[in-house]
Amino acid sequence: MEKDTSFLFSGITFDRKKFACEFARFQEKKENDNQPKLIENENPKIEQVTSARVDKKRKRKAPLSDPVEGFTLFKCSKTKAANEEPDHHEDEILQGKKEYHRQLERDALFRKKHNIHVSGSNIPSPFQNFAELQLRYSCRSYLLRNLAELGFKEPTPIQRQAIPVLLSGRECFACAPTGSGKTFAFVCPILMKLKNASKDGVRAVILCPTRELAAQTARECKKLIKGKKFYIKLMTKQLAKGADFSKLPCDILISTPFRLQYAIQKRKLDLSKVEFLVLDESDKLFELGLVEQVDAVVKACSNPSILRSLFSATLPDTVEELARTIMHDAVRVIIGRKNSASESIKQKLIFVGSEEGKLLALRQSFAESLNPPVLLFVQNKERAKELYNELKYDDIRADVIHADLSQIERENAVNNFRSGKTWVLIATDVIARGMDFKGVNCVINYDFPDSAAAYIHRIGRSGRAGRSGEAITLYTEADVPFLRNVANVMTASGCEVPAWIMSLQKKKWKKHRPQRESISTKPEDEE
Ligand SMILES: Nc1ncnc2c1ncn2[C@@H]1O[C@H](COP(=O)(O)OP(=O)(O)OP(=O)(O)O)[C@@H](O)[C@H]1O
Repeated sequence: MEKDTSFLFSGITFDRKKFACEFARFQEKKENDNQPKLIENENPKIEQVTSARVDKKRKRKAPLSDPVEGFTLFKCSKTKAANEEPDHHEDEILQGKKEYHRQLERDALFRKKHNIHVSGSNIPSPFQNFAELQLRYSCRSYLLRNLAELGFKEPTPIQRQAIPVLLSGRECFACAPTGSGKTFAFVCPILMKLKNASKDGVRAVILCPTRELAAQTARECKKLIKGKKFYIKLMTKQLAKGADFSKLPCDILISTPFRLQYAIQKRKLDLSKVEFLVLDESDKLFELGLVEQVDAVVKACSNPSILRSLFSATLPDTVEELARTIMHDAVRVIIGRKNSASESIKQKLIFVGSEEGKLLALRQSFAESLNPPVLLFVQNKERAKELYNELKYDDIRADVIHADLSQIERENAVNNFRSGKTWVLIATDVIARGMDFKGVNCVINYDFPDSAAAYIHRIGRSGRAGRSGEAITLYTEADVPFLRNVANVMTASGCEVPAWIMSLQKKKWKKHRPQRESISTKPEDEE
């Protein structure tokens, strides 16, 4: 993609003139502020203006008067009364300075405890529990009630940090392990900021790389708004082809880039009022083939005060660099080690010699212990069909999902697997990212994944939300040169790997997609 022709690469500037009145209002508020100190500013525009202003101030001379989110002493402190003693004022400054540093220390300790790594300026304090969301940010009771109903007792580390970042009007790029609650980390601030339903056009867009993930995200959003009116729409084929968006109330629109780009072009969907844009599985969205469509969406979301955020379990440096060019004063939040697998998954490598050996090993493993639900990943849709034909007559309730199936067939495959009707689901990478199947006990990489990122996402379908899981990766002679890349991910998440594998040369990994023999146990003349 050409740097200078793409909107994604263009710099974003803040329109100070446009928000001058909000800024003035904020200054007034600051002086008359009698609010409890923990309650945060609700308006992202105001927050942005103040942080821009504060940056300037800091350069001049007064570092300690910077408002630090989570610590609002200076933000709320009154201006000095004319008859006040100068000594008293100096005492106040000293006290404030001490408290400021104490708060920074508390934040640092808390982040260390939860493995939260941040970079950026004026980073908001992480929050400790959901009650604090109400205290600090006036979170509405419907949301807290729904969280309790969903069984969310404690925020996860990514939620503790990313939610305050977004609520304070800062852009964010976040990398946290699979199954660690990233969806709620971006949906919660959107719901809190939107406050109420509106018929004034689309206000938030969530982009997901696959239809299945978009549908799942829409379903999760709906669970979170139970008891509260909001218009949440999933961009379906019908909607993209036939809807009159000017008459369709929509607060949050969830879509794949392809369908959204189509609707923008053909249905003249207006995204100029969008206040929040989330790129979920952002590294996938930045891959060739999708990035052009994402670019069109980013361009259509032309509101200058839009907040963009990027979330994924894998965040390559190239994507980070690209993200920096489109984001404004973003905060970077990394949980644990960047690009690592969830530590609750027991990972194993099994050598099967050749392609023939895979089916034998699989059948043997199922005969010894089949602990459903099991997800089986293969390299492409042809192999998915072949493996399904092999396993469908075995007594293991297998099903298959790949891109050649109709939308309804894909939905049925997912639903049957979710409900337990299917025990073993054979899949291509189409469901490797983001899909949240509760309690997948084992992921089997029947075919070796084509990248370390694909490995992390595939095995991340198990071991979610703190549960334990298992991942088995079968490999043949053809995969040996690529073993080290997966082995590195395994050791980084605490799994043991034989020393000979760790001594292999690290391959500069493009996509490892070898030509594989077809999957069949039938003699050739029978086929
Ligand atoms: N605070 C919480 N407490 C308990 N469960 C939670 C919490 N937050 C999210 N969950 C649950 O954890 C599961 C995984 O969450 P989610 O799908 O958002 O993970 P993710 O980080 O987006 O994973 P992936 O990288 O695979 O997309 C979901 O079932 C979700 O309901």
